[in-house]
Amino acid sequence: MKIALLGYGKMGKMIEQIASKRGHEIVLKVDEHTTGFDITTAHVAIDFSIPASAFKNIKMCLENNIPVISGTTGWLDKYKEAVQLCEKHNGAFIYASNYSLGVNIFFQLNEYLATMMSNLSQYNVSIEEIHHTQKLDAPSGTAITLAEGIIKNSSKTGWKLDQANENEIPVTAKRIPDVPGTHTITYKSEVDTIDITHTAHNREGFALGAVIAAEWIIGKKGVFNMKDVLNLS
Ligand SMILES: NC(=O)C1=CN([C@@H]2O[C@H](COP(=O)(O)OP(=O)(O)OC[C@H]3O[C@@H](n4cnc5c(N)ncnc54)[C@H](OP(=O)(O)O)[C@@H]3O)[C@@H](O)[C@H]2O)C=CC1
Ligand SMILES: O=C(O)C1=N[C@H](C(=O)O)C[C@H](O)C1
Repeated sequence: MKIALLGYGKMGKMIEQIASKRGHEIVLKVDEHTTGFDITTAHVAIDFSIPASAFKNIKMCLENNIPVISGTTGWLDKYKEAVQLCEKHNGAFIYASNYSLGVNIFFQLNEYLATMMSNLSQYNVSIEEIHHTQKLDAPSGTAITLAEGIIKNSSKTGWKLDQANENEIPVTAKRIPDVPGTHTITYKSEVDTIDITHTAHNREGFALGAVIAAEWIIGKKGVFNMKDVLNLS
């Protein structure tokens, strides 16, 4: 499979390694300064770039009929527009805030726990995410997906960074050098605390998931997510 990497930073380089080991060819490496490239030389594009360029990259792929896997976070105000573009061009598109198998299991666990806790008003829920200091967006895309999973299964109506109202989930974002990504959901009462944590030890899990998603999407049409790719119910 011929892959275009849109974004050739920490994730782009990790994806290159994993894709090459799986027998794929990287035909394009695009960073901020790349111009005059032809996206149609690729069978699939994988976008791990920056919030300001993700939508533009996705649009370019869909307009050129190239399936696109996006892992870039912090651009979701344009997600609906991306879905409409995909439908208009009969294309194929996946966005996931986190491509790792472990986090996708953690997403399911989070929803299950939220359902169990939904009538226990003595517990207050909160989310904490910790990432490396180069991260541009806060909170992380993964923390937002976790918050959405709780909102779907509880009486919470939204989330807020730091100071939340009674009906909202407070989300804390910490930045510490070299941390690949740690997410904790906490339910705290007067008498005890329940925590669930996912800790990424490196970026391999994210990259492997993105390559698996790219392999999976070939020949498909539509807007999908990692639940579809991993066949999680
Ligand atoms: N969904 C998931 O599983 C994961 C998502 N992420 C997300 O992926 C994104 C990238 O992360 P990471 O690799 O760590 O970040 P880096 O900062 O290491 O890399 C970003 C890359 O994007 C490039 N870039 C900047 N502008 C453009 C543009 N217009 N078109 C194409 N590329 C561009 C940068 O180029 P230059 O160096 O020239 O500036 C750089 O190569 C982030 O949004 C992060 O949150 C990260 C890990 C997992
Ligand atoms: O920027 C990162 O590094 C990461 N970003 C994603 C996010 O915002 O959730 C996924 C992972 O946690 C690493």
